[in-house]
Parts: sequence; structure tokens; C-alpha cells
Amino acid sequence: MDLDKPIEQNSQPVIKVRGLVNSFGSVVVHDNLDLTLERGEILGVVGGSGTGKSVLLRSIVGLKRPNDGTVEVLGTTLNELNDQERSQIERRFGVLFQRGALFSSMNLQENIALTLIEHAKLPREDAEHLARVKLSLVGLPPEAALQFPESLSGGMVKRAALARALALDPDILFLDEPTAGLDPIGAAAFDQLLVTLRDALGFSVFLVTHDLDTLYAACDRVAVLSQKRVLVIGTIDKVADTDDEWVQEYFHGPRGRAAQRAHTASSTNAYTQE
Ligand SMILES: Nc1ncnc2c1ncn2[C@@H]1O[C@H](COP(=O)(O)OP(=O)(O)OP(=O)(O)O)[C@@H](O)[C@H]1O
Repeated sequence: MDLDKPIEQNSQPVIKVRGLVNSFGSVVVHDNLDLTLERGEILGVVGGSGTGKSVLLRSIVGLKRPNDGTVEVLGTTLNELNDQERSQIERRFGVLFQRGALFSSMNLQENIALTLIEHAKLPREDAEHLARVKLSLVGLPPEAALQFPESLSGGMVKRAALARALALDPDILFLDEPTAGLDPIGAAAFDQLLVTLRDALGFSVFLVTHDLDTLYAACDRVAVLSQKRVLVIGTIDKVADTDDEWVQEYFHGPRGRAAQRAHTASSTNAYTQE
């Protein structure tokens, strides 16, 4: 298969996980897990602590070799690739880890340029120019390019980390708890930015989160991890109706009800302003 050819414009899923098994010693994290990420969608992946959301993300991006099952990405089965083919596919991913800190010794422009120099082999001047374009894409002002991470707010650091994840124009963006640690206003702005960029650039998003507001504001579908597999996947309304103790508590507990009310209110405001 020619991995350099452009992705066909079709409606094939961008990720197809089938029969995934992951374990650490005798601890089985995933057992026969199936999951599909459709092209262009933002999929929110939720579940109780330790249900394997991050391990699932790592299995898909190639940081954890599954014990069994297949992971198909952009029409290619990862298990069948050699190292070179795998790294070509991985260039189509943008990843923002929960603790994916930027290098503190580099300013924002240098942080992003590094990815472009290492992976796209761009000369430094071009890489830094493109880095400034990416920083403006995520809503950071021009002067932020020369600032160091420690001098920025949490929201600005997240935006810069998003700019780095977008550096190579990924087809699939993987985000692990992107709004963790942000205040509600910063988190809502990040959710909005994600939707705007997805609409403009057309990438697909695999988003691990605990943030109910993000699920309502940004996600097209939600997948719940429970009992070592995907218990349910679908629209948030369908998922919230699932007869499962964790799902009911999560979506219909006080925080779930507040997130739903906030979402309904903002949808109503948007409608009346049109
Ligand atoms: N490298 C590892 N070695 C051993 N066990 C691991 C390793 N990575 C993850 N685990 C175990 O796998 C299980 C799932 O971990 P994971 O981090 O994917 O959960 P999670 O759903 O993302 O949790 P949280 O919501 O708390 O971040 C946990 O029991 C964890 O201890």
C-alpha cells in the first residue's frame, strides 16, 4: 500500500478497533473491545478511573502493543506494518497528552518548530514561520511566539500544546483530558476552539475526557468504557439513557444535570440570537 497517497474522500471510518485485548501482567484492561471513529467526528471517550481510556489511546497511537485484536487506522491495519510504514502513519496523528508539557527551555515558536524540523525536515526559518501560523490558528497573539511556557496561563499553554499537535496537519487528533486544570471559562473556550478548528480543517478527534461540559459542547458522539470494553457508543442522549449504574450516576448526577442545563441554555441563546 502507498502510504504517501492522499487520503481518499470517503466515508470509511478513520479508526476501526476490533477485538482489542490489553493486559499488564494478570490485570486485563481491555477484553474484546471494539470501537469506531468516523471521519470528521469528535468522539468523546469517558469511563470511570482506571477503565483504560489512556491505554486505549496509547494502543491506537502505537505506544502500547495490544495483546490481541486489530487496530485499523486510515484504512491500514497497524499490526501488519513495519517500523517505517508505522512511522509514516503516525505522522498523520496529532497527540496532546494530559501531561504533554512543552519544553520549558524553549519559547512557543521553538517548541512547535522543533516538531516541524524533526518530522517534516523543514529548515529552521520556514519551521519558525509555520510555527507562528499555527500559534495564530489556535488564537494566540503574535507576541506569544517568543514567550516561554512558564510565563503563560494554563489556557495559553493548552492552546500552544494544541498548536504543536496540529503542526503536521494531522488527519486524526488525539487529546487526553485537554481541559483538565482549566477554569470553566478557559475550558469552554478550548471546547469552542476545537470545534471551530475541526470544522475548518476537517480532522477527526479521539478525545479522552472527564469533562461533561466538553461532551455536551464539543462531541458528536460519546463512547463509554466499562467492563473492559466499550459499553455503549452514540449520541450523548442515547448514551445517557443507557441502563448502567456508572452511566446513570455520571450523566444524571448533580454535575451531569448542571452540564446539560448549561448546554440547553447556551443552545437556546444561540437560537434566539439568530
Ligand atoms: N504501564 C503500565 N503498567 C502497568 N499497568 C498499567 C500501565 N498503564 C496503565 N496501567 C493500568 O491500566 C489500567 C487502565 O489505566 P488507564 O490509565 O488507561 O485508565 P484511565 O481510564 O485513563 O484512568 P484515569 O481516568 O484515572 O486517567 C489501570 O489499572 C492502570 O493501573
